[in-house]
Amino acid sequence: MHINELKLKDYRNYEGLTLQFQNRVNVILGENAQGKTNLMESIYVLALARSHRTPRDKELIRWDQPFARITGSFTNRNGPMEMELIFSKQGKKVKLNSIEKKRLSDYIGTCTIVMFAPEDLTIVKGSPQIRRRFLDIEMGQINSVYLYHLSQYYKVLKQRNQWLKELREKKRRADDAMLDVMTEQLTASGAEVLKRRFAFVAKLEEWARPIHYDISRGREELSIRYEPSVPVDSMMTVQNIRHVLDSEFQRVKEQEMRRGTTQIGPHRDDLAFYVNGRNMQTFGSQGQQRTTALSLKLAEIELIYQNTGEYPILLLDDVLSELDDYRQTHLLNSIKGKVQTFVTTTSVEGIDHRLLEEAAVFYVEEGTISRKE
Ligand SMILES: Nc1ncnc2c1ncn2[C@@H]1O[C@H](COP(=O)(O)OP(=O)(O)OP(=O)(O)O)[C@@H](O)[C@H]1O
Repeated sequence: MHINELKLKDYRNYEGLTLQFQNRVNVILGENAQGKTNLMESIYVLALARSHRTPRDKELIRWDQPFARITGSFTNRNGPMEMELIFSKQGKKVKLNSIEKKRLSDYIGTCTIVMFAPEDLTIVKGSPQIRRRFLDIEMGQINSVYLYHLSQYYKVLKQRNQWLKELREKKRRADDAMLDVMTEQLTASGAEVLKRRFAFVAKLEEWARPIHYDISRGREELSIRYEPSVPVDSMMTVQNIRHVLDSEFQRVKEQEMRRGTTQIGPHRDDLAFYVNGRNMQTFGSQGQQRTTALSLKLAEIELIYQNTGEYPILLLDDVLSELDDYRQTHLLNSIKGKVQTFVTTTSVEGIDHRLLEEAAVFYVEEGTISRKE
């Protein structure tokens, strides 16, 4: 999978832009605050219909403009295709080969992306919310059924929280049957979400473990565990998980009505990374956390390939200079010749010459980009 051409209209600090890329390595060079990350973000947003930096889509529209548009021409194993995304006050609209898709789950996954940025260390050391988002984004790209159940889950969760709040504020009768109906809907989609998360985490571990072992030169064994907020495990069927969720919701019903919010379920779960048996969130050194994050990203590349038969596009935003030679070499060996890669940097000095050899270099200055020969 690779992107051949990108067009931006009023996206962040780009008024209008058309760029043709090389299908191996593209280096985006420029001083600070010129638009390097904005460019990487636009490719990410085009594929995933959301930014990795902000949940507020309107920030993506160039200041004082009514809308932003991103268009990309790609080649995948089925041939050429075009993706388009428009953000405006009315919301976002997505098109595949000029045909509008009403459901995002029919759009996301067409182009798969792996991004590696400095803030990815927070997957290891940050809050559970960041790890859940990591899971949801990676799984959503390769599993549209997961994306469907997840969006159902969040839709009902929102309604249920609203209902619980109203119950707490005594705007509803406490014996109202509506809560039970919502709980039933929540456990139905929640069980589907949980079952798939368990399966994905097992695969992620299978791929990340040997990579981590290699990068740490055989010193570190990585394990990844999904930590649910209810007593379920990876061996259970969807039906069993649903039963457990049901009885747990009965158990916490009073508490939920008192607090006015949903206390358990996949939106409260976590993911934990262990190296040689120690939890990396609390006991990992910076280096170990970085190796873990890198192993996860490299594992994702392979997982996407296993699931779709195609390598994703890799976006390396400001990370190469953060990696020591050994880690850089490992990264380059894993992607060389097969993954279209975008790299941002303020100076080509920090970039391995093997990468530069096959690269097209673009220079960014105040929202304009020119190709350097
Ligand atoms: N919606 C917007 N409209 C116009 N300009 C914006 C918008 N959002 C961000 N910018 C501007 O885009 C500029 C470039 O940001 P970007 O994050 O791409 O920088 P960068 O080149 O990656 O820099 P660094 O190397 O410091 O990370 C910033 O000066 C910012 O003010």
